[in-house]
Amino acid sequence: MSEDDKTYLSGEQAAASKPTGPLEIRPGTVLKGTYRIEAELGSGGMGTVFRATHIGLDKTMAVKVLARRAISTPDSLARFEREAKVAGKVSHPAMTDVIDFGVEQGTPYIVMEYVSGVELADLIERGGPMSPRRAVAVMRQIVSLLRAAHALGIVHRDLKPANVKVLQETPEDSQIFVKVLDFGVAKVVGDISGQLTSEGMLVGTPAYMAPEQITGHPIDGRTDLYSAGLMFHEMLSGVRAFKGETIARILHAQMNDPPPALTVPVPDIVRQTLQKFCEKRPEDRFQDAGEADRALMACEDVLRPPSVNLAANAVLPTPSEQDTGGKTITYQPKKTEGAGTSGVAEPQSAERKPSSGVSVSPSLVTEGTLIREEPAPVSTPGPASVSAPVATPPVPAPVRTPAPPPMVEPRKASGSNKALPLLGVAVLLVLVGVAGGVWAWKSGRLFGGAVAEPAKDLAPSTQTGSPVATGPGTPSEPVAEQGTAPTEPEPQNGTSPTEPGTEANPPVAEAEGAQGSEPSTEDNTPEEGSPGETQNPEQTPPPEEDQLAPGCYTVVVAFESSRGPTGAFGPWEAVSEDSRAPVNCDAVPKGRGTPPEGVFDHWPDSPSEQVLYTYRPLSFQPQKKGAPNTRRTVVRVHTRVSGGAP
Ligand SMILES: Nc1ncnc2c1ncn2[C@@H]1O[C@H](COP(=O)(O)OP(=O)(O)OP(=O)(O)O)[C@@H](O)[C@H]1O
Repeated sequence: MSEDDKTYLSGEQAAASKPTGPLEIRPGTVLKGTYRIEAELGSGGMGTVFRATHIGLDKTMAVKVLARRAISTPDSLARFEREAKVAGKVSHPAMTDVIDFGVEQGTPYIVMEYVSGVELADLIERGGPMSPRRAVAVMRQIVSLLRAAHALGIVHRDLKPANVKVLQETPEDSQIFVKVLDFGVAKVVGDISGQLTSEGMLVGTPAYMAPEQITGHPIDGRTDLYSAGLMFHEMLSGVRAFKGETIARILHAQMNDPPPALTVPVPDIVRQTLQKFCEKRPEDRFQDAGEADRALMACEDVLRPPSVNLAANAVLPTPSEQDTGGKTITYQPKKTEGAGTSGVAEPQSAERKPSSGVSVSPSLVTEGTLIREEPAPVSTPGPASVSAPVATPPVPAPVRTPAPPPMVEPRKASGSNKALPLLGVAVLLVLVGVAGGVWAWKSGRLFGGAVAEPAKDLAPSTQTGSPVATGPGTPSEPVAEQGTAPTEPEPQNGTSPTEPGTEANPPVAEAEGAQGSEPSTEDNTPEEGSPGETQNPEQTPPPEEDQLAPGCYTVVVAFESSRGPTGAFGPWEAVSEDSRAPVNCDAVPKGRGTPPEGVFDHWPDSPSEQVLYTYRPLSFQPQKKGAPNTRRTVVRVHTRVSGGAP
């Protein structure tokens, strides 16, 4: 890491050169009688990090010993302690846990979870640009953590690729897991109200500092979103957005220049999302991590392989949009109050993606809940052919596997061909004697068995569609293979083009036409055990118990909805939650249009837990003039827990 990558501390205190305080920390030093320092991992602008062993637990940890310049007054020491405690409360799979805090002979230190892996900075340096899908997967984890931390009032203030460790990655684009380092550390050396401390100290890393951070204006969560945006840029482009020979040049560019245009091809929505992260004025950026996460989810939907593409966060398209297939998800420009010439729009609408070449069932679009590129499996008759719940990345949710298609014909034919000569022989044998006749009868039964066999082979494994995956974005694929159902336009009166129970008509979570009638989850539940139903998400066998240990996991929601009325939903609310899975409903964001496909942090009782939410639109604006506007549709939301270890 070059020097200008280091956290920068300006002011008189920065002149202090010794990285640590009076206590000389070196391998062999034991802190608090508990932590034995093993080896230096590296040092940065704010101190030195050591690998250490918790003697009692015989567990490897990391100890960051703060530089004297970072903690220079009794007041800043107290603040350091306070912030370290708050940081210790952030529980998130992407958080590097803060375990302890101490001051030994005037030298403050923080004990953290030891994170092995490779720094994102190194990964980019070595591997160049990351695929948009992979970059979005990383961003989603970071932004999800920011959401949790900002909710506790903690701003990182020094987000950069060197502070993100990639724990594990696989060739699968979305199988990448990260942890963010230094949460709660950067903040403690600064003043709560801003970057300029009472000692006139500026904290941050120039290449990733937001303009308001540079100018000493108040900072908040949007400051972190700016830095995250520059990381996003770096992941996509392979190079740092703001470079310069001097810190002054970098800071000047941060204040005045937009990040260089991406030279790698990315979908428009990714470009627009990136731009929104990197707006110079905080009021032009995403206003909070939740909003940023929703935009990233929309990116993820576009980037998902065609087989599982969906736009779970799509805001209900207007009727005219419903008729125009084959467009990329776009943002509608929306000016923030007081915003100048942002030019960056909010994620307002989603249209169908052309590249997949798979059309979207308008009926699904009109529900404003789940836009899938795969219609319900046509081979599954009856009400149970309701749309499979498709996982919202980064973790797959249950995917209902379609019923085995009647594909045994070819083998049957082949079996018959074989049977003909054998039958001839059998006839001969019958002529020869009773014993031959008996043998021929047995052979006939054998042929029957041979025909039956392929059906077993071809039956899709509902087990392998197990919704629990090990992390972001491992969508279960099987759904896509089946979808060839006609995508007939939704009639304007909101009725289904085909009758319930027919192939192309998924079972209706219907939209009681009854005015004001209260929808219930039951109403929308396909009949269990109905013919053709291959896998109800609630019947999905639990994953192997050893796949996940109890703890904090990310809960990813996949919507399952059925045909509803055509029109626009007003605000919706979460009206119930599964009693088995107590999740704070307040945590569920409220909004208009499509219910959130959000990722909720959740502490499941068991790895195999499933959570069920029910969403109810509070109002409904029918397309057809004069139609009752009290029609409601229930959307069922299935979640599966997944994610990293606690
Ligand atoms: N919790 C941790 N587990 C494992 N390694 C860590 C941990 N925290 C920091 N490190 C490693 O220790 C080294 C020093 O980290 P530190 O944060 O002090 O410096 P930096 O990130 O290089 O610079 P700066 O903090 O000034 O930006 C880095 O290589 C970092 O990856």
